[in-house]
Amino acid sequence: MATANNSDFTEKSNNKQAVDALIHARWIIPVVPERRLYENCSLAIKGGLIAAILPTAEARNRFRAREEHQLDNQILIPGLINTHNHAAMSLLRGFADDQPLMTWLQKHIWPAEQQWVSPEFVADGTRLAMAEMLRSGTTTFSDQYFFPEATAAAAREAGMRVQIAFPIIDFPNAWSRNGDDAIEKGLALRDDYRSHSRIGLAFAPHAPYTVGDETLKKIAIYANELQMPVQMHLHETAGEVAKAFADTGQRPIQRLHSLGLLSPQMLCVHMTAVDDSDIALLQKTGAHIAHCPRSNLKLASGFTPIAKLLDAGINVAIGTDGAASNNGLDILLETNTAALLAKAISGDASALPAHQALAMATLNGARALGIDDATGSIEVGKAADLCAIDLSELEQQPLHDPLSQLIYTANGHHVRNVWVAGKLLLQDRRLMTLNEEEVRQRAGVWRDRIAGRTQ
Ligand SMILES: CSC[C@H]1O[C@@H](n2cnc3c(O)ncnc32)[C@H](O)[C@@H]1O
Ligand SMILES: [Zn+2]
Repeated sequence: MATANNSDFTEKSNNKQAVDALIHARWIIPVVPERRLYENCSLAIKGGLIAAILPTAEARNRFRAREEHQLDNQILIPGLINTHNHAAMSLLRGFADDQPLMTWLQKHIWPAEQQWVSPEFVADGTRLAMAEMLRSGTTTFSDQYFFPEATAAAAREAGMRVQIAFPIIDFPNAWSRNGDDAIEKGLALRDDYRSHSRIGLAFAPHAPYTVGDETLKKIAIYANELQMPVQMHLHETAGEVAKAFADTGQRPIQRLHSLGLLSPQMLCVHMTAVDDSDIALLQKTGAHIAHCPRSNLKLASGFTPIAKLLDAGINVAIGTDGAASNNGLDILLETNTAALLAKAISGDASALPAHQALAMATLNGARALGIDDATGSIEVGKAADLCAIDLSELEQQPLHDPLSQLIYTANGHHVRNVWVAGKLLLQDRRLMTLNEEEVRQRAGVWRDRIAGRTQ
């Protein structure tokens, strides 16, 4: 990227309007309005927000900027949104592969978490995850993990936008004694970040099989009173649904509805085992879905019927789940997988076309997290959360359609520049707020500790 720092910025040489930055891009996909592709256009950024979108020649005439960025052969899109992650679990990437969900959790992951998870683990793991996310174009992530105060502090330092979905489990764990204790700690953390523009808080009751009715009812009341989002692993496997039905006579989503939890504030994570009654409930209540196709595929959890859900008007967004089950955090790759899977499952090649897939990774994600007034599309007045992707690689030629190349040939390795709230966090693939060497070194320290080589 050619970048200029304009030294004559302070001079009132002409009547040009002062902005903080101008970004000139070969292509821009704003996501809203539908299917629009701008060529040779520019964004003017001021105070972290998008101040104008206009043809480059006009932008150069109208504005003077402290910095100018020239994105040749790059496509500028809204920053990608990962609606479901356990960032610190990046330190457990490759720790337990090739297992089904419950064996993976009960025999491998939960015992390891009991032994190793601490604020230090979460800080180091979250930095590793953020380095990977920024290098693959993610600007916002929702995170559900122990010691959420460590996650929030790491994200604040790195400059990312984050929804801290603080974990609520009814039994003692590394972070909380029980559900009430977790709610109390989570709400105190919300107070700490009340005025922070990039950090929001959400309730994260872990799953129907780890949280009881009394705790869920309390969460529903608080969420409604405080207008806070809620997210929960739900219908991740057919086995989960069958067991719940045998135990309670209700499908888990019906149980959540009867406890008052389903609303447009609710994000249902996974939803692979879905029948028509579940779809009707989602439709009626406006609850959202976080689709995590690569984690579902790797754990052999099942298939979310995306085309059917989208046809029913349900908002479906993209998540990676943690890198211990995925095993990466690349939202472009996840979106490509979602698009291919939607076609395969529905038997319809026109299902989830490229533009709809991109919307799932951006605007739908912002809606699912309740932050679409601030981010998720390139619109005047929204935050300058942006991702620029190189489309000049040999495997991307010839370039008939930039949108097609983006969804069907690009992945995170092609991401070159990333801004959050107007701040450049990745420049020509170099991390600006995280120390790559240090992140790598800390990952090695944890590998040695977990392998039993050091304490
Ligand atoms: C309470 S912190 C989050 C908790 O969730 C566990 N986890 C990670 N991936 C999954 C998944 O796909 N389904 C259910 N639970 C999952 C993680 O290990 C933590 O214990
Ligand atoms: Zn998860």
